[in-house]
Amino acid sequence: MESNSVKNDPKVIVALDFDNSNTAFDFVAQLDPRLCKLKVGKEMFTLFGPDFVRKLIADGFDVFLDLKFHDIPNTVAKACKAAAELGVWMVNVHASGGAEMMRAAKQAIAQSSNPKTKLIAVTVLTSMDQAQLNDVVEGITPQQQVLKLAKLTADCGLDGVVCSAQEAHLLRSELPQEFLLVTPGIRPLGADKGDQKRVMTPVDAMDSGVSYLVMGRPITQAENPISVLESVNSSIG
Ligand SMILES: O=c1ccn([C@@H]2O[C@H](COP(=O)(O)O)[C@@H](O)[C@H]2O)c(=O)[nH]1
Repeated sequence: MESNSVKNDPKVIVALDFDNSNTAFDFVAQLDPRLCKLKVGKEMFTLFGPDFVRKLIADGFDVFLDLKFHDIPNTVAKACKAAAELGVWMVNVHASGGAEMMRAAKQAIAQSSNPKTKLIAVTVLTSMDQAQLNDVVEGITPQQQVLKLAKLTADCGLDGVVCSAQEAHLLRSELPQEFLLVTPGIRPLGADKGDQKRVMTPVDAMDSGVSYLVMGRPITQAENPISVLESVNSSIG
């Protein structure tokens, strides 16, 4: 397989949130690693485990293992090392787990057999609006909380954050250019928002400076997923 540095770097990460591995493999068989990366989250990993991820990697896809680790530093570090050694392109933790946890995770990946694995941290879930954030932490807007956690993440030396595209413009002005902004909550015009609150269209998100667009249901539940993916790719150039 070509290394990351020479192959193209598709900007859409398709979230594989299926409850059946055959459905997922039928879906993936229509895709091409030059068109998109793939994201495996809690549902599919719990149902189908590391072998499912290995198969996607063997098929040539960059895989983002979206398990959002949030635990004590020792536990998260070991989980991140295991994820890196599975061969994934990217893995994540919750920034609210704190600096000690994030540094331990980074060090564990650096000492793993796959030290190039990217490590990013979730800031504020894109399903949360101001009202939901108020239930967790008072007196701060989603933007302020995202910025605070993104700065902490950058200070810990991680590669980037998961945030909404609505915060991308602000983060780009405050953080190094190479810091990755990975953004779920992407909805083409007219698409159903579902449980997402802080949403943006693919074109507006790229214009705001995001690095990667995470898209699940607008692609996976579409009548013709490939045409949606191709139209997103062509709209973002
Ligand atoms: O803040 C976050 C973090 C992760 N996600 C994940 O992204 C996808 C989004 O799927 P859609 O179907 O496009 O809504 C999903 O797997 C989430 O677990 C997120 O949405 N927000």
